[in-house]
Amino acid sequence: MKELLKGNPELLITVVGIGGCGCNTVNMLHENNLSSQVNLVAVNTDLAALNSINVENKILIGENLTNGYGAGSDPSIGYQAAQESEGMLRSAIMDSDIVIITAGFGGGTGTGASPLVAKLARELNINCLAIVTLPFESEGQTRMDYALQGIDDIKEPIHAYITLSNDLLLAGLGETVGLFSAFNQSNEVLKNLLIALVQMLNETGYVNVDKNDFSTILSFEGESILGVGKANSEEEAFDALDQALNNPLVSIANIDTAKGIIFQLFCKSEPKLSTYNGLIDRIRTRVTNRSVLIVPGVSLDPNLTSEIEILIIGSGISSGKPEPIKEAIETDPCELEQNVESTEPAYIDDELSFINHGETMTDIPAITRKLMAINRD
Ligand SMILES: Nc1nc2c(ncn2[C@@H]2O[C@H](COP(=O)(O)OP(=O)(O)OP(=O)(O)O)[C@@H](O)[C@H]2O)c(=O)[nH]1
Repeated sequence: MKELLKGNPELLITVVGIGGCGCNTVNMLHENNLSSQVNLVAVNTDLAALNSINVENKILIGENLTNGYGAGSDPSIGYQAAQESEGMLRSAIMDSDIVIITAGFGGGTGTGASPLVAKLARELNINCLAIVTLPFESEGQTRMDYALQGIDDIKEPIHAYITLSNDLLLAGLGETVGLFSAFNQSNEVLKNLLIALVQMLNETGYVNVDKNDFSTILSFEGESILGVGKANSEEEAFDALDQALNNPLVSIANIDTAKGIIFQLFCKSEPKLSTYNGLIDRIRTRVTNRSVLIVPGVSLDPNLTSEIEILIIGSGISSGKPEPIKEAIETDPCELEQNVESTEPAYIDDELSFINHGETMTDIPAITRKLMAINRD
């Protein structure tokens, strides 16, 4: 597979879209010709939805369980469907250097199956990032609860996760926007983020952000954010940075408390040193955590549609109160690795020790454990 893909031949990025929203997103990436640079995989329990998209690698999960009719908004069905098709999912990601999971959380398939795909990536020792959307408030509390539980479940195995809020998007677009156009906007943002990310990892820049930098930044525990900004002249580069830092789709997370930041500058022509330094200074001023590790990168691309594009990835963000300002310390990259290994569940509920067929409690996302408990009662 690696040698079939253009770009950096050493790096295979697999983007796995799971459920209806995830499959729409990878389909958009396919339509933007990203299939030549990354491995796109569409995963769903819904055969008709899979048939309607053009991505080459499609995996129907849980065929015996759902007969191809979807997970019925039940994340425990999504999880069991993924378990049934674990072998196919593992094969789809196993040669990858980086796996990016994308899904709309709140339904059955994306919410239930994503944590299992993340767990497979971790077992295979592959860097894994999840970019998921939270449902509209109007979709009801149950869907939001499922989505939040799904985020809790994916936190355990994943290296980093990014949540995009459909509601914040709506606030940005105004009350009168149509539902499909709001979804399309959200998909557009997702697509732009993924394209910028793939570009950064695939292209060798003058100041290069490579897979190891990416792993280091992803190893900081906590929420992550991803933002992109564009400008038509170098003078407006700071506006592009502000756009990237204030991405309206990023939910609760705020870059102020980030422990690690990747800052990638894409330029049509050589930027001034003062612009480059000024942008990094502005990021440092914005972040309250003085020990933040900033990994900068610059690449020239004469084919850019704008003069300047900026990609920001912030990780290790605490979603609660901002952390107190710390004094600057030298960061030892070896210490960062230690964070990656903590996969212990937050709790193990003795009450659910009836689970058998060789599964450990950590194999089962909390949402499933909860539903099993409810069904049992
Ligand atoms: N931004 C965006 N969000 C979407 C889109 N489609 C669905 N969503 C959101 O994602 C959530 C989950 O929807 P789906 O992805 O269709 O659900 P699923 O994971 O396939 O689950 P089941 O249909 O129950 O099998 C919804 O509650 C919506 O909030 C989309 O195209 N764009």
